[in-house]
Amino acid sequence: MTRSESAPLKVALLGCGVVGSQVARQLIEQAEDLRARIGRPLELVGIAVRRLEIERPGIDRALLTDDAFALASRPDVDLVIELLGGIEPARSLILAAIAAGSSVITANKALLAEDGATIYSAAEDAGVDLYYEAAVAGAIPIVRPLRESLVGDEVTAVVGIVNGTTNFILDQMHTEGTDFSTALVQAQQLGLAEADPTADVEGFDAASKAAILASLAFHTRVRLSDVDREGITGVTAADIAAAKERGCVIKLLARCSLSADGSIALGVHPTMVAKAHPLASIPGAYNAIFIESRNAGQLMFMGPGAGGSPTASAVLGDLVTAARNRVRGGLGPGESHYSERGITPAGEISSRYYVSMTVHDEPGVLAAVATSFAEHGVSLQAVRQESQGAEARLGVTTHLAKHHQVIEAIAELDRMPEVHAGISLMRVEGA
Ligand SMILES: NC(=O)c1ccc[n+]([C@@H]2O[C@H](COP(=O)([O-])OP(=O)(O)OC[C@H]3O[C@@H](n4cnc5c(N)ncnc54)[C@H](O)[C@@H]3O)[C@@H](O)[C@H]2O)c1
Ligand SMILES: N[C@@H](CCO)C(=O)O
Ligand code: NA
Repeated sequence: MTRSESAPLKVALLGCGVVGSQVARQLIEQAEDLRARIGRPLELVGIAVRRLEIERPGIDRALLTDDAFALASRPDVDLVIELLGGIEPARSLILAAIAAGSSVITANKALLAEDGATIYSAAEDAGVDLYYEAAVAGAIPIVRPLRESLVGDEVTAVVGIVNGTTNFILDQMHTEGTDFSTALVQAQQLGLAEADPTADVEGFDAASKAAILASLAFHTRVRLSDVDREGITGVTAADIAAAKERGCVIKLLARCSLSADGSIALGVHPTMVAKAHPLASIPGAYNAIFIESRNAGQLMFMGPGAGGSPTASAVLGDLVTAARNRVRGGLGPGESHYSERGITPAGEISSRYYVSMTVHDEPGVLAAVATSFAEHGVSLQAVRQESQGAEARLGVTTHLAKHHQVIEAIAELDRMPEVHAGISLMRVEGA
């Protein structure tokens, strides 16, 4: 064996938070197996941190540096793992690493959904790898299946629960009656939430993941700003109760599919999911993703979508893959965006809806409500009414309708004297 065949591949780690610290530990603990699987040892040569003084059990202090740029730019490094999160300085550090000839592994969905094209093309020009399995649904293999395993098929839809924090919160609200804020603190304590939990609860994190999934599934550049997004901060105890009454649970669903005109319909919304639907039973911080494709049919992926150790598993998988490419020669897949599909305008996206409102309980009201939907081309699938004295709570489930049609019908209902305030709207899946 020549020296170059046995010399270690050098690894630099940027960030030592929830995920980075687990990656560092697993790199050290699994060193022998990783060496056998790659064919050469990995040597962790540095970890960029913000504060050097913090105690980090199991991590050699000598590896720590607060100069992330110097570490990322080292020409002797082979593989750089970016686990800082956020747009800057993560983007500049990744570009510096690529310019220095390193392959990059990242979990940074925010950056990829904002400016993946810049990073992809820099990697392409430099002839290095870019891997990001941990950026979508943590430990679940979903990026590689879309990028490689299903690349010979024609994906038509990707629907899933892709944010662990919000699934945990909604699950606690449903099963324990926990209020939103208490459940959020619990999610933060479990290391599930992003540094700023707004990204989770307002749906930005799920929308970034939806953009990445849609880019891969439909071979088109899709960005966060293309995704019609709504978080879970508006989900009330009354919504949870209404869902239960209808035999549903509320989940934050990311939906990417092809519209009839070939454009991509993309949305992240709290959705009433029928209990019989497989996505309804996904508990806690778990994620699950359904894929529909022309030849394979339906596939489902389920597993831990967040947390230090599970996410580190996906990072290490990418690290081994990129390291193998270095050892054996060759590169993983680059960006595929030849399809250049358009994005369906939010108002044109079709869904089924549950609309509830309080009305006067008197003759003709139900007919007037039904007429308003009909006039806007919205067909009703089911109507429930519960009398509450002189008023009634009316719950209407629609057939597939375009968003703008439902919004226009609701605007008209809002103007009707028979309908009191309190019209609420939620998308429906499978019920
Ligand atoms: N936590 C999860 O469950 C999870 C799951 C999947 C993906 N991710 C992604 O992994 C990445 C890391 O997430 P995390 O949960 O570990 O976040 P974290 O906040 O726990 O860790 C990030 C670390 O980076 C450090 N940092 C920030 N800027 C720095 C700089 N300029 N120089 C040196 N250090 C700096 C911070 O001090 C922090 O310790 C993010 O992109 C996140 O979206 C996280
Ligand atoms: N904050 C994210 C981490 C995984 O990307 C979540 O809750 O799913
Ligand atoms: Na993943």
